[in-house]
Amino acid sequence: MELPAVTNRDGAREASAAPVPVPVPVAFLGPLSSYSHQATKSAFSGPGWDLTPTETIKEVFEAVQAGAAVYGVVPFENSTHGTVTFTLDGLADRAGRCADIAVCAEVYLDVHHCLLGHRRGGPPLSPAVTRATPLAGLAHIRRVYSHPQALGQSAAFLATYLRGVELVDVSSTSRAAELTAADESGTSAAVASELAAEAMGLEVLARSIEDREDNTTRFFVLCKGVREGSGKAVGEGKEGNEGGNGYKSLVSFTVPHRTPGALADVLHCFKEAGLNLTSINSLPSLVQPFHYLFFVEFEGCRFDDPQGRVQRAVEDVGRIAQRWRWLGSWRNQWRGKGGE
Ligand SMILES: O=C(O)C(=O)C[C@]1(C(=O)O)C=C[C@@H](O)C=C1
Repeated sequence: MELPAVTNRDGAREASAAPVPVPVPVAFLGPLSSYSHQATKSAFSGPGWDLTPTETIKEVFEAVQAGAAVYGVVPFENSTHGTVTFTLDGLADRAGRCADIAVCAEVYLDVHHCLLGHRRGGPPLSPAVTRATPLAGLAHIRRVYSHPQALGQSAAFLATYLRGVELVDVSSTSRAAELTAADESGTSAAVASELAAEAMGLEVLARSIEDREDNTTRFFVLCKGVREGSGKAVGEGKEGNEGGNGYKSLVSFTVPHRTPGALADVLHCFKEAGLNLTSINSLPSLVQPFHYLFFVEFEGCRFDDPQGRVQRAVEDVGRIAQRWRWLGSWRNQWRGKGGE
């Protein structure tokens, strides 16, 4: 993972001859052993990083904006269940509290969920009708905790083996494991990782319960106030830009609601500049009901743009959109089958 070089020496002791480097704070959705924690460890390995859990995705944005963390890691989208709306909400910044946040890197993580809990008598159910079958009886389970994304990614297993059981949304999968461990009745379960089972002392009641084997979550690394240069710092001196495909960029914008073709006109700016789009999302703008804020991600880098294609596209977007915001350029890390 290539990240802007940051060395924080603010805390160097006055008495020492050489400054003592202080670990760089990195915020992520906790508690420990969440998938966000795993993604953070893969991007920020080795010494020099102070990995700090938060209770919510919103707090990751706030920590980076306030300077309490230099980087923040947030889940952006899952290959099975789609966009993580809490993160889109942070990027939309409709309350105007995180105006300096930009994306400076991405991380992909293979996500394989387990059902965690306590074993109690009874053989596992049969026959096998989903990809995964329980390793133990589940008749005693009354409640399943998890992050809504993880519940959505495991929908077939839950509908088959835990039909009618209460599904409770919580802030993360590791929080779900914590709540399950705290329930002394032993009738709660969590959809979480095997790492969380080890961390919380829970048993694995079923493995690989995600609907699809290729279940993958993409995380964004957030930084503050380095939008002009973040893309350059991230990619500098490394492999080439591969005609722009080596990078991705993100912008958000609103268009005049009553102008026919206004959204198509903005999208046309990217086509005209020869920039391939990689994702489109929208959220209510919260300016007026049923007006939208759009997010467009495309292949290209604002800071390594020898043919000026990105520059041309964003200038054109600026002319057509009501308002727009640059949200960063970063190196493309997707290594999917056949590059697709
Ligand atoms: O709950 C966690 O463990 C998280 O890190 C959040 C999250 C998400 O929001 O998508 C991350 C990866 C998985 O897709 C499921 C949950």
